[in-house]
Amino acid sequence: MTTPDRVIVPLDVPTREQAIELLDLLPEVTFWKVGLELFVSTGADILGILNERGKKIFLDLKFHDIPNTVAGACRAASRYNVDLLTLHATAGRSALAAAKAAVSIAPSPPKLLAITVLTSLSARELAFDLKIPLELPEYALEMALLSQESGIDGAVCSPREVRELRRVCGDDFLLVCPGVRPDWAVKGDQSRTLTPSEAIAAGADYLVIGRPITGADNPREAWARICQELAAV
Ligand SMILES: O=c1ccn([C@@H]2O[C@H](COP(=O)(O)O)[C@@H](O)[C@H]2O)c(=O)[nH]1
Repeated sequence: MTTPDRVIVPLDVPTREQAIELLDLLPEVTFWKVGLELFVSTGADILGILNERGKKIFLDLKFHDIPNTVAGACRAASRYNVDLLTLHATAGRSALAAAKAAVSIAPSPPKLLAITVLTSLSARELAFDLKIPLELPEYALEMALLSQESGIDGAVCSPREVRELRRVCGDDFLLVCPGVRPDWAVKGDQSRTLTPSEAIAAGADYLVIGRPITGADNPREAWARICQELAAV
């Protein structure tokens, strides 16, 4: 896999037309993410379009519910021929195991990724608003380990925690990092960020990079700058 293939670009737009515009503008992108905004706005249509174009698909719907409901949603999602699918680690051990069992019967099951701690959250919010008594890096690791023990294939984590998760969870556990910002891009609502080259060097398998590319004045130029940065890693 070449390094640009390790960058997943989110289609965080509200319409099918805007999504197709991005696909046409960035034909070099091999891996696209469909998240809540596009899926809730337009339904599963876009997944068929991505499949027809031979793209890899990360369906990032972040399921978080009781085990029976999570299992049903994962079973349904696994019929769309997607490569990656998310749920929250905080749904708990039974829900994680039920999700794994549900997708396992699909002809080509997606890999399941558990969200550890959203990359928008700061240590302060985790402690004071969410009342989590562990330090943020320790909590992210605990969520990854719980997911791994429950049979989940990998985790979504901030690039700031990826080195430790890689060390403890091993090379077979897939680690996907949003919260990636080139040094020329604004952070926006992301709290725990590193640059693309730092995130890869720290052990991420895949990076999710959205607005620095899709929100740029010239998305093609932004994509090329990121590929250039990663070529030097
Ligand atoms: O912890 C998480 C989990 C998922 N995301 C998603 O990744 C992209 C990031 O987009 P940017 O524009 O690069 O910020 C977005 O679709 C999120 O829903 C995340 O950011 N953090």
